[in-house]
Amino acid sequence: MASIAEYYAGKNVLITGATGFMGKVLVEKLLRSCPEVKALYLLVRPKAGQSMQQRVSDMMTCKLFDRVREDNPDFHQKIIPISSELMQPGLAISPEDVEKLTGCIDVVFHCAATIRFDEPLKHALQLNVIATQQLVSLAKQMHHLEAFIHISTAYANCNRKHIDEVIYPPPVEPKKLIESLEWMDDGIVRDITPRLIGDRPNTYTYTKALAEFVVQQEQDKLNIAIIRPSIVGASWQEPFPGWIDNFNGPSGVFIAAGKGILRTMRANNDAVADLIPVDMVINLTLAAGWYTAVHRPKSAVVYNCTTGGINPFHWGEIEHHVMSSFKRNPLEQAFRRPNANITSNYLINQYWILVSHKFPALIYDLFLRLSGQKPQMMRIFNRLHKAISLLEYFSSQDWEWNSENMNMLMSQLTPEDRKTFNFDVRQLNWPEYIENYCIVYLLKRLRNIRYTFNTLLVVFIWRVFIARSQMARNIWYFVVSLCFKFLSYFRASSTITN
Ligand SMILES: CCCCC/C=C\C/C=C\CCCCCCCC(=O)SCCNC(=O)CCNC(=O)[C@H](O)C(C)(C)COP(=O)(O)OP(=O)(O)OC[C@H]1O[C@@H](n2cnc3c(N)ncnc32)[C@H](O)[C@@H]1OP(=O)(O)O
Ligand SMILES: NC(=O)C1=CN([C@@H]2O[C@H](COP(=O)(O)OP(=O)(O)OC[C@H]3O[C@@H](n4cnc5c(N)ncnc54)[C@H](OP(=O)(O)O)[C@@H]3O)[C@@H](O)[C@H]2O)C=CC1
Repeated sequence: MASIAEYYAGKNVLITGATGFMGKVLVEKLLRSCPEVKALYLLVRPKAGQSMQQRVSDMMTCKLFDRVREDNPDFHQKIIPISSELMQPGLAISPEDVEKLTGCIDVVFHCAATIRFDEPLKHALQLNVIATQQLVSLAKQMHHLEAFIHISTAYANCNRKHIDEVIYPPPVEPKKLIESLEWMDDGIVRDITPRLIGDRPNTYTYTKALAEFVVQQEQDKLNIAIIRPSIVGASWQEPFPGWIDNFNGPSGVFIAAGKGILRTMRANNDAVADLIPVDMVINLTLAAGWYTAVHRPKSAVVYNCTTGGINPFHWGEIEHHVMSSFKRNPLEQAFRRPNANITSNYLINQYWILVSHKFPALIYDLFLRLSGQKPQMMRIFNRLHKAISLLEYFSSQDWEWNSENMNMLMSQLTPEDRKTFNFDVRQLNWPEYIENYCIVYLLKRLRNIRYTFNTLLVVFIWRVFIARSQMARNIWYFVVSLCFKFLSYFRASSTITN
């Protein structure tokens, strides 16, 4: 049987959400570990005044792609951006592109979604459900399609305590919901959203559950796998430890705690923090693509991609390791000394919010006002409280996921593939992982931004100064010639001693 890299050799792969956090890691890993892949077709939309080509070119210059660039400087030739706005009918793909895609695609990875917890229902439905439906329709027209891999979330069924690797009946028939929301204005939809989502915490988990059902309905016609990662965090090992590019989920919380802004949060010390590194999720996703295409299971296979059942780590331990990392390696320009604590008690949390968040913010803003500056701390805290109130649902309880399919998939890999596409979560050393998460990336990125900015500022000021002042020019030439003389002397003396 072909290894994973052998399988992807010569294949054309379609990816949605390639500009997102997980999509980028997927593109990078495919290019690096399956170098014979024929082409990656990325469905991308223009955004923020940038064309889709520009966005993809920018993405490929980022540090994440350093290792691929080293191995194959021409890797960009394998990347084919296709203009697509997933919120539009037909995904806004041109007829020529549809023809191209239906004629050549072998594997589809559907990563695109809105992951915001506060997304209005209509928007979340349009992107997470209707766009998925449209992509499935496109996939059904593909002549050589071997596997359709849909990225869902382990929390799609977070209204259950025990979650098996099955697709549960949807909270509502997606078609009926789509039809009814069509005629309702946004105000009415907003009013009925809490009733519709019922015991789920947000429109994100609700629409992701509906999307799974939509995908499952096509399981007779397509070879489908559904990947359900839990809380996706920074990379564990690849392409280097600690890579992350956003403040979603716990990352924003970690940085706010490191900056001394966040001092309290409602979370259960003893609840499992089901974090999973992004590189492990992507390794499993690529392995699932291979398995689906090679074995063609009769019905959709669901992979709960979680850590809690195999290598559990708890929110209390996360708090301990995050704080100890930041105490040993403090972030620059912190608001206060980092000292965050989690508690499951609502009243205690409210007390600390008042004493440790609101009161210092008030004092700081008063100081800013008195010194003629714009107050900002209260605004920052209000945003933080909004973000945290949306996350607390996930940090205050735990779930039990069955992950037999993840183990089954691992057992199907060759020893070599098990190393190259490692998703064995037993190997995770949590303290080491958290250290890299907090320090290696977050700290380095902040420092790099500051150093780059400061260096550019100094160079800029100096250039302006030199251009305008004869004295500055004289000083500059004097310093340069002194350095030159020193270097010549140093070289001469080292030649003599050798
Ligand atoms: C030290 C003690 C640590 C103990 C740890 C305890 C608990 C951990 C906490 C959380 C774990 C739960 C995570 C559950 C994840 C479930 C897994 C999933 O299935 S999927 C994906 C998860 N999706 C998300 O995480 C999206 C969540 N974000 C949002 O919905 C929105 O960003 C928002 C929070 C509603 C804010 O929206 P708003 O329009 O107000 O603004 P922006 O999005 O533009 O962001 C504004 C500002 O806030 C920063 N931000 C964003 N997210 C967070 C966050 N999680 N924590 C803190 N700050 C956050 C964002 O970067 C912006 O900052 P800036 O203005 O400086 O750019
Ligand atoms: N991050 C996490 O913790 C977890 C994520 N997941 C799932 O993983 C998948 C990827 O998540 P993640 O990478 O974190 O999400 P991101 O928000 O980082 O990326 C979302 C991607 O979807 C694209 N997209 C959004 N709207 C549109 C649109 N209208 N048209 C075209 N493309 C669009 C974005 O493109 P653009 O750059 O143009 O906005 C981006 O590439 C999602 O399905 C999510 O549900 C599951 C569990 C946890």
